[in-house]
Amino acid sequence: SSYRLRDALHPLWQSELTVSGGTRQSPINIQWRDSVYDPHLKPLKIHYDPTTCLYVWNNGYSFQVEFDDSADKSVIMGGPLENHYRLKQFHFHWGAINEWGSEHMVDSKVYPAELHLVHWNPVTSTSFEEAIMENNGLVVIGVFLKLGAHHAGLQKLVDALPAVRHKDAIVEFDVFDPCCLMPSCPDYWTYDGSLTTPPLTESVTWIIKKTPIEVDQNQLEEFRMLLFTSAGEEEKRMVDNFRPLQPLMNRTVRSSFR
Ligand SMILES: NS(=O)(=O)c1ccc(NC(=O)NCCCCO)cc1
Ligand SMILES: [Zn+2]
Repeated sequence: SSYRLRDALHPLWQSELTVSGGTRQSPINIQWRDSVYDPHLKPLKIHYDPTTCLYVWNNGYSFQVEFDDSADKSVIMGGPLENHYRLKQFHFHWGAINEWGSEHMVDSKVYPAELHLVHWNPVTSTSFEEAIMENNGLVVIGVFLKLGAHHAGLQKLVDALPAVRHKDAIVEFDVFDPCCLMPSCPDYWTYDGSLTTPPLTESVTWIIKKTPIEVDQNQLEEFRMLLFTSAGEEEKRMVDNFRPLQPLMNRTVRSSFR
């Protein structure tokens, strides 16, 4: 379908093995007026243990903060979920300039960046790697970033970025509470989708927060100083690491709010 051609031509995914005939690919443009309020959606419950934070690393697509997921210490439940899910990692997508960068859009509005908190289902899978291949094996919470006030909680992470400038660089990051990156507003949209980078598997229940968090210009510019490339290679700035929009096809986006 059209997304395979579009992705195939896109620099970040030109070599991707597309999920052939995908019917629930991500990201999508969330049309607010087409979303359906679902009164059965519960409030999302988030319990993150800051001491489960392990390290920050540059994986060549984004920078990623990894968590100890060997027990039910940092978990989410409620919302559209039937059971609890363990936090495995969080990462971001952003643009070269503030005019674009997020993966999802709301009524075609694009944000300068988007945070993804990636969780897996320990009830139906024995590992994250297995959950990636399971239907509804994963839950990713998406939070939009908009240009505004300095974000003190994010700054601790931004200060570590120079140490992971190159692909495969890693730095210890022993205590961090991702709750500080969550907007206080409980409202969200939810829909069934996929990973937005290879293997693009259709295993994700997406929960997209309605309200963005604010970060300042310097913090966004620090993201843009990261590199896709390893030490010693010709430098390529890590920017525009977002996937193009994918067709909604036969899906409904539900909202937790009227
Ligand atoms: N952008 S996204 O949809 O949130 C996303 C999250 C995880 C992944 N893939 C991932 O974590 N793969 C890890 C491969 C197994 C090694 O642990 C790809 C995209
Ligand atoms: Zn992501």
